Amino acid sequence: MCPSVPLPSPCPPGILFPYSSPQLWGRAALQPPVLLPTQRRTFSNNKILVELDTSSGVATMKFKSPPVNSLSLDFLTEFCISLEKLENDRACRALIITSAIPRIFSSGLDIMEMFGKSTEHYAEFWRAVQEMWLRLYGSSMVTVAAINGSSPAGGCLIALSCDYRIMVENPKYVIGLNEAQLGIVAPFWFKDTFVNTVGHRVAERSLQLGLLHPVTEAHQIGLVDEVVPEEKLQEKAAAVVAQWLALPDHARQLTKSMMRKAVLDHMLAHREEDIQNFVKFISKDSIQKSLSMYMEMLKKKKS
Ligand SMILES: CCCCCCCC/C=C\C/C=C/C(=O)SCCNC(=O)CCNC(=O)[C@H](O)C(C)(C)COP(=O)(O)OP(=O)(O)OC[C@H]1O[C@@H](n2cnc3c(N)ncnc32)[C@H](O)[C@@H]1OP(=O)(O)O
Repeated sequence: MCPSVPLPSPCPPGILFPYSSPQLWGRAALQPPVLLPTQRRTFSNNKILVELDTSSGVATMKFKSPPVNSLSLDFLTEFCISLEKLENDRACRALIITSAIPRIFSSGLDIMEMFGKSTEHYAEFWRAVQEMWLRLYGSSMVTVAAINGSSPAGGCLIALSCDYRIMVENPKYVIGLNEAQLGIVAPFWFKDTFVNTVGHRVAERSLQLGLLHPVTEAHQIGLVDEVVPEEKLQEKAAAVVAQWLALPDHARQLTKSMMRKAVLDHMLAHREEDIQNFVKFISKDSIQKSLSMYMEMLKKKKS
């Protein structure tokens, strides 16, 4: 339990002293003083690398699934497991999400998971997409997306689900919910997450046209909060996290929950219906044809 008696000041080196400074408020503060022999914990699978700095309480998650960090069922499963581990780790208060793949943050949902598969597979895949969003949008950690590459559709959803978005300034990078360009529709909870970030009018136009916004434009419409040169990205993300962690966790978490609750509750209340809608929609011949044409277009672009 936390000591209620005054403790020596300054604290002995290597001792994490609860309530000694605002930086230690929150999850870490609930633990007794501990010695800190190792300050870094790492875990990894073949899609994602996570490094937790236990002295600051900040984890960095790197997507490393070549060629484009597409969100396959395997990727989503590993992502959810990693999120759960961090959420349950009282030493972790914040998460920075970034990519280890040059030029791409994430290419969005893996189109091959939505093409030519069984209805059972579509249902399982969609449940995993929902689960990822529920965990990230509903996370009690401070979450920052350090977007170091293009981020269409599901990739954009990941960024939107964080508390803050910093994108690398590069005229080649784009971000947005471009589902309409694929002949599909952004589900209501993608749309709600987008509206909560950029407002109704901007979201309506962007969604109907399936726009992928260049970085400067994304900044102008509030889709990203800051734009920085590549070499400043990690430093900026760390500074933003420090600013957010300077507040007591319970106040920040309750505020976050208040702001996001309606959208999360709406999805939870309609989760099964949403899966059925997805399966019905994606199984249509016309939609399968659109996806097939889109994949063809991607391949042609290369040659
Ligand atoms: C009535 C209402 C009912 C509601 C129903 C709701 C339905 C909603 C359904 C789904 C929502 C969908 C969300 C999504 O996220 S869909 C995915 C959208 N993503 C994209 O449009 C991105 C497409 N990719 C690109 O634009 C580019 O690949 C790039 C910019 C990401 C990278 O470009 P580049 O570096 O030039 O690489 P390549 O284009 O050459 O790609 C390499 C390799 O990877 C393949 N690939 C790319 N993206 C994907 C992907 N998302 N899924 C699967 N595969 C992908 C690409 O085809 C290349 O493959 P290769 O030729 O075999 O090498």
